[in-house]
Amino acid sequence: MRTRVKICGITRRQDAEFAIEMGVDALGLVFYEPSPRAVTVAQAAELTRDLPPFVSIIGLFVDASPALINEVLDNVPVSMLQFHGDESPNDCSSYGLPYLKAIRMQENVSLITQAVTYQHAAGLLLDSYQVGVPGGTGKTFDWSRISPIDKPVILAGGLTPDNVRNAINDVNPYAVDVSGGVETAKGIKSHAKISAFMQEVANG
Ligand SMILES: O=C(O)c1ccccc1N[C@@H]1O[C@H](COP(=O)(O)O)[C@@H](O)[C@H]1O
Repeated sequence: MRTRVKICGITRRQDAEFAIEMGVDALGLVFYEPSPRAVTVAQAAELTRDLPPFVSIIGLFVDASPALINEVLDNVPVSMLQFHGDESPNDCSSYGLPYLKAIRMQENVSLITQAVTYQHAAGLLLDSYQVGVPGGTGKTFDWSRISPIDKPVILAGGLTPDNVRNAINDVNPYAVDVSGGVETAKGIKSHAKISAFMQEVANG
């Protein structure tokens, strides 16, 4: 099966359009103010307006208030939520939309337990663990620590055009998720890197 691709941390309309042209399956928007990739609700509405169909828009949140999430849902065509903090399964399920739960791969994490805990998640997004940083670390983790689970795995954390082919061969994930690895600066996507990343995924 083809490996799906999500590009996260989109902040500019031209990057969204280019990524779609390159065949990306999903675009992630970060609604977490401390992130250099954060977008406001108004920016998100503008950069997703009249995008072509069949591309998922994913809203990324880190322990966000229900008020913020509902404001996003009222104004932005988000079709899936990504929870990157300590949200409970109940929190994640309470918006009536499919969701991904990010699991930061701390030493003692049990993916089997997480898959049971977040049994209603559409998939688990596996990301690197770094103290005090909820995500977007640009770092890989030891992929051999990924145990088989009964859920789609979205592999994230430090993926780049240089390592994504190995990642796909080693992990065989349902999808890969990249942010920093296709940027020239935080929040500014490189079209050359997006193109190279997509080429490598196709060859993976
Ligand atoms: O990108 C961010 O700034 C961010 C902030 C808070 C939580 C998650 C964040 N990004 C997500 O982290 C992973 C891995 O990113 P990277 O490829 O290592 O840069 C990815 O899902 C991003 O969407």
